[in-house]
Formats: sequence, C-alpha cells, structure tokens
Amino acid sequence: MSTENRASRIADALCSVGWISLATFIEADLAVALRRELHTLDQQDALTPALIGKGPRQRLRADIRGDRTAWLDGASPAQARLFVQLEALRDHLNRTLFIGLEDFEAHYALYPPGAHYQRHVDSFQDDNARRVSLVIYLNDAWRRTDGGLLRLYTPQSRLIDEILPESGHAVCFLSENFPHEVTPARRERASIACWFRVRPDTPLPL
Ligand SMILES: O=C(O)CCC(=O)C(=O)O
Ligand SMILES: [Fe+2]
Repeated sequence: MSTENRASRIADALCSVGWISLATFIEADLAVALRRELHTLDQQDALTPALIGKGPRQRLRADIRGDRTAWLDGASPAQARLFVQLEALRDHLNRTLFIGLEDFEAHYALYPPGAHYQRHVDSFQDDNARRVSLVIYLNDAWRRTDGGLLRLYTPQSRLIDEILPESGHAVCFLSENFPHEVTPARRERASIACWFRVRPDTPLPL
C-alpha cells in the first residue's frame, strides 16, 4: 500500500470510529533498522526511565509505567525515513480533516520483562496539544502469551481491541478519546510512540 493510501485509510478511520489498527505501517527493513538503533541506544545507556505528567508535575512512577524512552530527532537514516512518512501523514490529516496538526513528537520505548503502562489517555491535564497518537511496533514473532498487549478502550471504558506489538504493525487513535494500557510484557517489548500536536491552547473541535 502506498504512503498516500495508508494515510487516507487512517484519515477515514479517525473521522469515523476514531481509531485504526494497521498490519503494515512501516516496511520490514525499516522496522529492523529502527529496532537496531533502539538497541544501540540502550547499550549506550541513552534510554531514560519514562516519567509521567508534564512540567513541574513530572515524576517517575514505575508502578504506573515501566518503560525506558529516548526522543527521536530524525537525524539517522532510519529515523529520516520514518519522519518522511510521519510528515506525509501529518500533511494528509491536515488536508482531509482540517485539524491543524502543527508538528509531531516521537520516542522510542523499551519495556523490559515485567514492565507495563497503566490505563491512561495521552493528553495532559493542563495541555491538550496532542490530538493524534500513533504507536509503531518493532518486535518479531510476538505471541499473545508474551503479554505486552495494547488494550484500547472506548471513552466509556468498554474494551475495543487488544493489539499485539508485532513488527511493522501500528495503531492510531484520537489522543483524547481513547483510554489505553500496556499489559505486563513477559519479554522485552520495543516500540515508537508518536503524537501529532496542534498549537497549544487550540480549542477542541465541537
Ligand atoms: O506501546 C504502546 O502500545 C502504547 C504506549 C503508550 O500508551 C504511550 O506511550 O503513551
Ligand atoms: Fe499512551
């Protein structure tokens, strides 16, 4: 599927049901290159325990989330390739949904065995700039028994789907509307989480 077709499937889903799970968001060789880079960063101790909250409220809570993360800057060849796709998606969503996504931020996340991420929504109490969440998975041959499932809920807390974090797969949803959690992983779990953002203090669409 072309980048344009993929983007239009995502746009259609976001404006109808508000979420989509995609079996192939990035090509297999790009997933391999990104996973290698993530492991190199880990070996260099460049990943830091993820914090929750924002600004002065930020704190470390391994009981809430146990992953280690590193922001992407788009500089390496693999990241540059990914950023072209993310930028094309941002542009497409803006042209079709008129949501004014100004930029995106993306981080690598590595969940060691035993780590999880409690149920949450991706926008902050005092900052709702994040409008679209996209998580891309980088793990080979993931089985349900490996845990580490993304459980996605409706705004009314009904379970919608459980997504396996299999290499190349992605899930995309409206950041404010869909609570979600990562169940405890039984093996190391690698991913990239991205958030497309509007300018701060933009009112929510009616
Ligand atoms: O890795 C996932 O499946 C979801 C991660 C997540 O919810 C987050 O980083 O906000
Ligand atoms: Fe999240």
